Amino acid sequence: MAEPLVAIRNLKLEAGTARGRAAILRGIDLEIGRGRILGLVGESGSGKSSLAACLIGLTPANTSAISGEIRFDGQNLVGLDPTAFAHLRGRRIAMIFQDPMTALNPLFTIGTHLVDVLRHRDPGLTRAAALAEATAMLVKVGIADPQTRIAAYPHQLSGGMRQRVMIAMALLMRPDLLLADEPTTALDATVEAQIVELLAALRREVSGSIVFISHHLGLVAQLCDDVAVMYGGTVVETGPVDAVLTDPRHPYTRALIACEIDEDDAPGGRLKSIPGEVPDPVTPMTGCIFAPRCAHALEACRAGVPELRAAGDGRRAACIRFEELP
Ligand SMILES: Nc1ncnc2c1ncn2[C@@H]1O[C@H](COP(=O)(O)OP(=O)(O)OP(=O)(O)O)[C@@H](O)[C@H]1O
Repeated sequence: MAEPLVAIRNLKLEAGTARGRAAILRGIDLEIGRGRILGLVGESGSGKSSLAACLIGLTPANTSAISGEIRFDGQNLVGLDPTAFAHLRGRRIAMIFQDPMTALNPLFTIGTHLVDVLRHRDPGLTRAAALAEATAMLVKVGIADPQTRIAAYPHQLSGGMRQRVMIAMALLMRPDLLLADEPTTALDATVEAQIVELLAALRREVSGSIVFISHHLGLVAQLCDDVAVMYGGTVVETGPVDAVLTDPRHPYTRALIACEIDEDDAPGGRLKSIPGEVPDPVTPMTGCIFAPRCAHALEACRAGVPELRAAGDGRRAACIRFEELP
């Protein structure tokens, strides 16, 4: 297999909190293939955004202890000095956030945002050439009347349109790695579907890899090639999206899929949730982190932390019992 764009090995991230040291990422092992879209799924608090923060070098100030390895095209990002990371950011690694307003400056027009990105990428570009490229990109992301929109300020656009602008900015950067952290969560269902369709249609515009973070397994199935299921700061199952979502091996993946099927059956109804609590990052992990909520857990599951093991069809699952499960 070709060398992955990103290879993450035993990545750990800790934070100092009032209740003691919190283990936010507890030893992540994961690969992001070149030109592939990886979906990151898991309940709230499983560590998806923290993993993205490590990939783009924007971990919060209290999360000092980071260890392990993130090989990005051969270069280890763990311990990389902030100037070198800033150079990668916006050139080779870009991010689309959940709320575009946090990333757009209310004082600048859409045109200024897009031209800034282009000049960052290509300092020799004239303003006229940059504006022409920016306008063409607005058309590609489905913004009607781009000449007017380019002169507009962020608050003059709808939420869906602002997210399209964010996607345009990310595409203009031509990053090798694009991180999209729940880019559709703040939008209503119709606009969400349109944005996911847009991302799927724009695949060929992105030669690099994409990490798509979502709570919604249906969207991941629609858009992604691969998926990594996160739980309590670990990856419990990963592999090609079809294999993992149609025949999951890890009991947590199965529980997550069962919840989503229930949600689809009862729109607007009460959501089924997995019984038990999400693990507390301050509590040390002994054994499998899902064992306290797992219907299949045995004493052996609590004795040691299970590693990700090959589970057929390109999947890997961190469960000592997956072969025995029905
Ligand atoms: N800077 C921090 N200090 C202390 N705890 C943190 C910090 N950042 C994250 N956490 C904790 O780490 C865990 C993982 O958080 P993270 O935001 O990465 O999860 P997530 O899967 O992205 O959740 P969501 O889907 O809600 O965005 C949570 O328990 C969170 O409270």
